[in-house]
Amino acid sequence: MIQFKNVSVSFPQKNGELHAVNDVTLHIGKGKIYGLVGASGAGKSTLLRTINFLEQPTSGEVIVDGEVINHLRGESLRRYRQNIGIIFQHFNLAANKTVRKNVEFPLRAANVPKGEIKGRVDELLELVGLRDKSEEYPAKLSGGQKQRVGIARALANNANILLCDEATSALDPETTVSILKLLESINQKYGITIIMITHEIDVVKMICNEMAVMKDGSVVESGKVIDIISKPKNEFTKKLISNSENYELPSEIITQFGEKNIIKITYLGSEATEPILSNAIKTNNVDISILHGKIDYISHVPVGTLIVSVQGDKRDVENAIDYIRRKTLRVEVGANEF
Ligand SMILES: Nc1ncnc2c1ncn2[C@@H]1O[C@H](COP(=O)(O)OP(=O)(O)OP(=O)(O)O)[C@@H](O)[C@H]1O
Repeated sequence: MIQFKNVSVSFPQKNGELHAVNDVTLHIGKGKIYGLVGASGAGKSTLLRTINFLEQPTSGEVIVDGEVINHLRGESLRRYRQNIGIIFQHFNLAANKTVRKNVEFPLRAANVPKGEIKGRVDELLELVGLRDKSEEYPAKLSGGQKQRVGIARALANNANILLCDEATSALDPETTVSILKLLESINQKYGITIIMITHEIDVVKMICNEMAVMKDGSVVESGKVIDIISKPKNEFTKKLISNSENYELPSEIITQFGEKNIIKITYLGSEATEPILSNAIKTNNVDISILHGKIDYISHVPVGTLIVSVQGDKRDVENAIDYIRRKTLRVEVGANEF
């Protein structure tokens, strides 16, 4: 378990201090895949780096498996850091070393006996699907393969926490999915806690169980991914999510149906069996036209989005929308709102 207790990190500036992380309190359970999202400069990397002590909290405590790590120094800090792997957006591989030598590096640094190194590297390369690339140099590898080397290297010393700093941001969508699947399988196989910084909400939807949203150094919302994505409470979170979805309807459609008559419905897949729309039509004397629909999988749970127009007398439309709101996760009214 990783606990941040009132953690702040400030950097001295010419005229005062920059509060990169501001009084953050969070719990990240063992074995979770945890997403940290937010705009650029929100403090995500700085917070992440307090876990492996690359950044020192100005105040507050970081507690990992019951141990306050703020005070670790020398040998105990070195040993603690071996439990934590990190992967980066641009992979940070040594260009003049083969794949095997890159993965060997942390094992040598940890004084693993020579006789054990080859077997361990082979095992790691097998895990990430790169057994046949061991003698290649990074320049010959694709982005996805480079990140696989990064993952093997990060896990070399049996890390039980893996920090991922925008690890898929430099990859195309297909490669992103393959790296996320690899991370998920590693999480399930070894129970490693994974913390992912990302600006891509889709990444969080795909593999994270829990998430925190950061803004200006503070956590504005945290909890289960399914709860936050389907029903965000904070205005900034709402904006972040709606920016990641593209529901812009053609202007002629908005004019035809009327901006305020167009609503976005978010519902759990399990609610799809109820005849909600047909009941709303029957009991309120309205017409409903479907303008857009899709199913997303959030932490493997199907969540539907429907954009519909509700037509009828003002009062009937309001009643129909109220009925749909009671029966689904969330209703947003007005095409310009989503
Ligand atoms: N070593 C440092 N010295 C001074 N300022 C820093 C340092 N590291 C980070 N900052 C500042 O702290 C703030 C938070 O940076 P941080 O990198 O943690 O944000 P982020 O959310 O990870 O953003 P990004 O996604 O752009 O990396 C930024 O204003 C950044 O310029």
